[in-house]
Amino acid sequence: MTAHLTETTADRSAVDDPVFEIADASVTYGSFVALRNVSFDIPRNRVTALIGPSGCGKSTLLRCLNRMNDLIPGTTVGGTINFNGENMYDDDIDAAEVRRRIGMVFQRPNPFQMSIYDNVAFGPRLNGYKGNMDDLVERSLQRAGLWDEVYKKLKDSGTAISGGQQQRLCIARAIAVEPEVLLMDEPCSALDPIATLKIEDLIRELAGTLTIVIVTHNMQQAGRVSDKTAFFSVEDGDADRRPGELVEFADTEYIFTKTTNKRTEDYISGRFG
Ligand SMILES: Nc1ncnc2c1ncn2[C@@H]1O[C@H](COP(=O)(O)OP(=O)(O)OP(=O)(O)O)[C@@H](O)[C@H]1O
Repeated sequence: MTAHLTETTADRSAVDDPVFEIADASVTYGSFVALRNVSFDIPRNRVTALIGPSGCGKSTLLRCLNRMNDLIPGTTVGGTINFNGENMYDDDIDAAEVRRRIGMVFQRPNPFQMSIYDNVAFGPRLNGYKGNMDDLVERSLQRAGLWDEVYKKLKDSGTAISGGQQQRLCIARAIAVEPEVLLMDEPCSALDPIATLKIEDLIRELAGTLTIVIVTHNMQQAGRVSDKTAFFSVEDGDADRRPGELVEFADTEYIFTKTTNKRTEDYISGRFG
């Protein structure tokens, strides 16, 4: 029997070297179940895209991965989320330390009201970095593809550059503390197409040394940048208080060109969402 005939959904979603193992994760905000029974693994040093219609819980899941939901009162996270094989919600895990190892970049660029240099040096200083700060700032800006554009004005404000540059500065700030994972919540939604392509190139360059999980509404973007894709939707039911669920997780190429799941197909082809 040939391999493709024996292939199962489990094979397609298998991940060799997971950095996160998500098992039966559910999230409630007060009494509202936002996400129910989500299980899949996120591969190390690859790009994983979270896609799906508005309100299906993509950002909610992303915030579970660095325990940001802890900061939202009334939020409960159930199930298990292992980070490097350890349950990151265990009592003895320090959430602040988790957030240091797992950086985040938001929808709107949010540089601090300080110089470009200080934006990048901020995290390392906070962590008591003992190495050469100038080198670290330069290296981080180089990795974020911004050095050539800002090296002559490192003392200028981080808010006095274009939106796309600000977003790359936020990426430089996030990677300056050498996180293992970078979570990105629609990082290009406030940017023009050229700035968007620069961030996409950067995502591809960073993958390989960093695990990236990106929430995006842009199907082409998910197709261009990610290795794996998780498609979420809302369960059938009444109105808009329905729990989000994982519909399918597989290689991005499979999701976009070969899926036989009708819900995934309808969403990808624009028939829904
Ligand atoms: N802090 C909160 N308190 C209460 N409900 C929330 C909170 N954050 C999100 N929700 C609800 O949880 C559900 C999932 O929201 P979430 O933002 O995770 O979805 P999403 O798929 O990222 O949506 P979008 O694509 O529009 O950003 C939605 O119904 C939303 O209204």
